[in-house]
Amino acid sequence: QNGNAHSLWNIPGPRSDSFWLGNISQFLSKDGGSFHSKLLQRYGLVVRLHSLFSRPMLYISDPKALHSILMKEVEAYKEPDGFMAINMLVFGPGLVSTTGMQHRRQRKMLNPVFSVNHMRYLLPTFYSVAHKLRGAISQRVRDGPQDFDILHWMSRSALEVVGQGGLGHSFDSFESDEQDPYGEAMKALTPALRGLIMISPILPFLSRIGPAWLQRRILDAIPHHDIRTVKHSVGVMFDKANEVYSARVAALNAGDETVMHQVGEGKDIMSTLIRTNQNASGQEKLPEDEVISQISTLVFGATDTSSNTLSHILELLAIHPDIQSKLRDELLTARAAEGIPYDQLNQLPYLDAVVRETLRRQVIDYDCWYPPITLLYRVPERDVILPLYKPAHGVDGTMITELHLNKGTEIALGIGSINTSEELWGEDALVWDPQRWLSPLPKAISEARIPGVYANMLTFLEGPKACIGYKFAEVGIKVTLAVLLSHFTFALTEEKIVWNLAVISYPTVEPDRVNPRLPLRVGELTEGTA
Ligand code: HEM
Repeated sequence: QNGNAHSLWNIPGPRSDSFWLGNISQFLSKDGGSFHSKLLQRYGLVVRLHSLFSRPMLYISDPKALHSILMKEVEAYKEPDGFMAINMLVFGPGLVSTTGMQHRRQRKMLNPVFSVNHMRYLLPTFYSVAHKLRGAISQRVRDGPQDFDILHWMSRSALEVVGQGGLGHSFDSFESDEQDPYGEAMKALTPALRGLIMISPILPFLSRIGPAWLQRRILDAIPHHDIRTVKHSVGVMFDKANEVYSARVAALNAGDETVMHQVGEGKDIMSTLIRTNQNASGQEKLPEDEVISQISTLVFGATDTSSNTLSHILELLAIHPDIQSKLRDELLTARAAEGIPYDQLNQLPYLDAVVRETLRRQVIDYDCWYPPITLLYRVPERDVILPLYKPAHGVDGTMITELHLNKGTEIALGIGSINTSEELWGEDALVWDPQRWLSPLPKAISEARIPGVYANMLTFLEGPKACIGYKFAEVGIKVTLAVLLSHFTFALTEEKIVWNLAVISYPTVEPDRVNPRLPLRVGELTEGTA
């Protein structure tokens, strides 16, 4: 046995489910949340899984090891080739598809437009979209509480927020009952990417075969519904990205007067990026295709993540009416729906606690958890030594303090596990309890130095590839909650909601496990219901 096989096989983990698929179908299953949860409870922060052909794979939630992978030794690891090939195919050469110098250059150009200062600047845009949404819902519940698919409205509003704030483009006036075709294409992408992941190992080879038309022909020949859906969505996204880019460039070239009459008045992320890029010199300047690719990248990054999280918060508030009233009281007292300043909104303690707690752990029953993005991987590009914070018990009885991994070992990042580990968060780690954020967190959290750009959790990842839009997400979620809870009440319906593990976790209603939906009973807030 070589060093890698020895050290990984010495880590405890579940038996392989099948020689060909290892544990992969359990790990990626729509119900995989309970499998992930059991891994944490049974084996702790370091687990050995079986990948395809029963190769050993590491599932890691140890804070020191994750810090090493995402920060300290980040240059030694890459994202899997298949994953990057999918990103390139779907989004073009934007942030999620590039690495190294090219990625650093893009990040440098984009970081300032995601700063707190820029979020302050965008705050009125967030409020204006939330009030449009409020108007649309008000109209529909005028005659009494109604059951409707809250996810549908959250995804329309998330798209409109990133449209106006990110692209200077309005997608939706919230008048019709239907979402526009672009929003539909985006929403169809997440469940369909599951199919593409299954063929992701062949994609890097495909991208080396001949010209683009030949690659498309080969993809066309694969008779898979998900692949056709992805192709359709990519076509719609590509056309829209080019349209938005041309409109922004034309407005900027026409001068300030024209820009002031555009959606977002030129404050949006794309207009700022295009302006900065036009003024950039030499090596700093991004080629046009890299600028255009940020459009689909941003929209995809911003929509399902935020809308699924918001829907989930509303669902949890419907399950816990006492928490809903307490949060509403805070929002009404602060007049938060009326457009309060950024710092005041951000410092509302209970609002912050509810948002943090849901981003830490999205839970429906005590057996499953689904952070918005759970399935991310890394592969060492050379042999590496991975230090552990908590020594693991080897199968042979020895204590393991560091792992020796060979180049090419598959590593799954335990985002949900580190966010819900009882060793770190305490005995009630699995409980959704916003109250925990109102007193100091357990000492184990600060001692372990959990990597993560947000609130000691890995939900938005850490390091050069961490979520660039986490403040955008936070403000968007808080403004929407401030406006909606100040005007409406939310309750459960009789339908059974089930969350599905996927690239971005999504809710469905039993027995359908395909079409994302989250029904809630929404009523207008009156004195009696407040
Ligand atoms: C609750 C909401 C959100 C969650 C949980 C979330 C989570 C994440 C995670 C885990 C990553 C790393 C993905 C990877 O390594 O492949 C990521 C990357 C990214 N996110 Fe978010 N995100 C959210 C909202 C947003 C928003 C609102 C935007 C934009 C306005 C955004 C834009 C991006 C972009 C562009 C990247 C790629 C960054 C890079 O590779 O440099 N995200 N996000």
